[in-house]
Amino acid sequence: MHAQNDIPKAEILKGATIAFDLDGTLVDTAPDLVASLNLILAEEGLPPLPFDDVRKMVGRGAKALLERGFAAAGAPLDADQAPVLVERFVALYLGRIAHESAPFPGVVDALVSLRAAGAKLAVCTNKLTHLSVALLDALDLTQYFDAVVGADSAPAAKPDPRHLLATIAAVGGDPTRAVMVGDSINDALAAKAANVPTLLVTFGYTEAPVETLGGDLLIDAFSDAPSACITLLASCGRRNAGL
Ligand SMILES: O=C(O)COP(=O)(O)O
Ligand SMILES: [Mg+2]
Repeated sequence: MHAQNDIPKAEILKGATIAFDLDGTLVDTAPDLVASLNLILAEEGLPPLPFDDVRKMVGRGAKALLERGFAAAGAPLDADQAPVLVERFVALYLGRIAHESAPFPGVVDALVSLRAAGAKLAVCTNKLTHLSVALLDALDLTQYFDAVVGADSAPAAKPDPRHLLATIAAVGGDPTRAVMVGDSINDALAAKAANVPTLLVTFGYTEAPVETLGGDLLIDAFSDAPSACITLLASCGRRNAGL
């Protein structure tokens, strides 16, 4: 289902929690992630990977990206190497965290309007928290969020629902009045298991087609996010009322 234009009232946003995924949803981070992965592959004497292949591998955190990247480069990581290489990757990535990364079009306006309507905004990402904060700071986005909960700050990472529930709790929110905005299967699964409606962007990072991920609503542009959140909050209100 795509977002409709016949929007219920915006008051429903007051006090609601909107939890956003970061990579591929708020910020187009693929250029710096791919560059960092290719730098570490070069350090290890391996060939670079094509941009489009790596872009789809983002969404389960740094360790998973390295595991998938090294496997694709023909040199699967062994358990002993992984911690050192993850640490090196994180250092390389931090050094170029926002060289080419930028918010997707319409993100800032959408965050401003959601906040103005009284929503609590949070970031729920499989990125490490310190990388997430560094990225948001570099792009001047930190000011819009009441909490940033990376994978290392949650009891378990997405697709585990505890990541999303911990994020909602971090802003003093109510899971029955919340929306998860994401781009990948991890976001959709975490939200479904937490019984929170899922809004998926169609321009993010996913291996399977976004239409197959089980999102409750899809948007092609971030400018549609506020109205889509209103629609989803209204539908969870009806669901909670047993209608
Ligand atoms: O894979 C990552 O680093 C992050 O992912 P997310 O912000 O899409 O959860
Ligand atoms: Mg993502």
